[in-house]
Amino acid sequence: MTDPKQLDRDYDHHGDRSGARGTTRGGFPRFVPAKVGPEYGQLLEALRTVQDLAVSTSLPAEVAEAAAGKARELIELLTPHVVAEGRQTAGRVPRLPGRGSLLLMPWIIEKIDADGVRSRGMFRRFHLGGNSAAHGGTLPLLFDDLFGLIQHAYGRPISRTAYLHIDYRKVTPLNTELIVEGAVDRVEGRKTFINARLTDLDGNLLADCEALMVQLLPGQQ
Ligand SMILES: CCCCCCCC(=O)SCCNC(=O)CCNC(=O)[C@H](O)C(C)(C)COP(=O)(O)OP(=O)(O)OC[C@H]1O[C@@H](n2cnc3c(N)ncnc32)[C@H](O)[C@@H]1OP(=O)(O)O
Repeated sequence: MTDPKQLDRDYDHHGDRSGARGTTRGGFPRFVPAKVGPEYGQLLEALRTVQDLAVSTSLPAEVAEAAAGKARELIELLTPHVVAEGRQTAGRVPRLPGRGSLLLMPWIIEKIDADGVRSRGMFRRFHLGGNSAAHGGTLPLLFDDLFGLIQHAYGRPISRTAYLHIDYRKVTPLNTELIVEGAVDRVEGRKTFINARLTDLDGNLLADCEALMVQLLPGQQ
């Protein structure tokens, strides 16, 4: 990917904040791909399965108690390794589902260039809304993250989503391979308009989305 600083001369100044001690020079963290072995992907998949189970089980008290103990052990193991934003592994492994971030949908990027971005994956039990369908609130996350990638691959400077409009056309199923694909529609000054579609493998349209991303001014966070 292009160095974001080449696309945006104010890159180092979008995090500047005025505080009691004056202005803090921040800037967006620069995301460099993280080098990890297969064990990180295995950990992530295990954690995703735990998430699926956490929302799909009815536990007897002794199982809940044992699980809480194991969860506390895991917290103890991981806590000493917390790092600053931009240095964590999550979100910096493009080949992994959700780029290695549990927050993001466990989807894999298939294509990313100035013409657009396509990604493929499934909503899982963790994403259940009701009656076997994905929760409506999970779709904006899928689209919004895609839009961040689209505008970056298109060569736009650091921007944030000003609005995101989704039309839910058909119920989005769980555990079914789906495709999301989008591209820049047009650029007007600081404004980038982006469109995307979520379809199943037969091409049935499940949802489409239009968003406006606005280029940040120096000092805007
Ligand atoms: C690594 C980089 C981050 C990746 C981001 C990933 C995507 C994200 O999820 S970002 C998180 C969610 N978004 C946010 O938190 C954004 C919060 N909002 C903001 O910060 C501001 O409202 C921001 C920056 C979008 C725009 O504010 P500001 O710079 O004051 O814009 P402003 O000057 O009013 O408007 C600029 C233009 O955009 C238009 N505009 C702004 N907001 C909207 C809106 N909601 N609807 C329609 N038009 C809008 C204005 O009308 C104006 O148009 P024109 O130039 O034609 O007159």
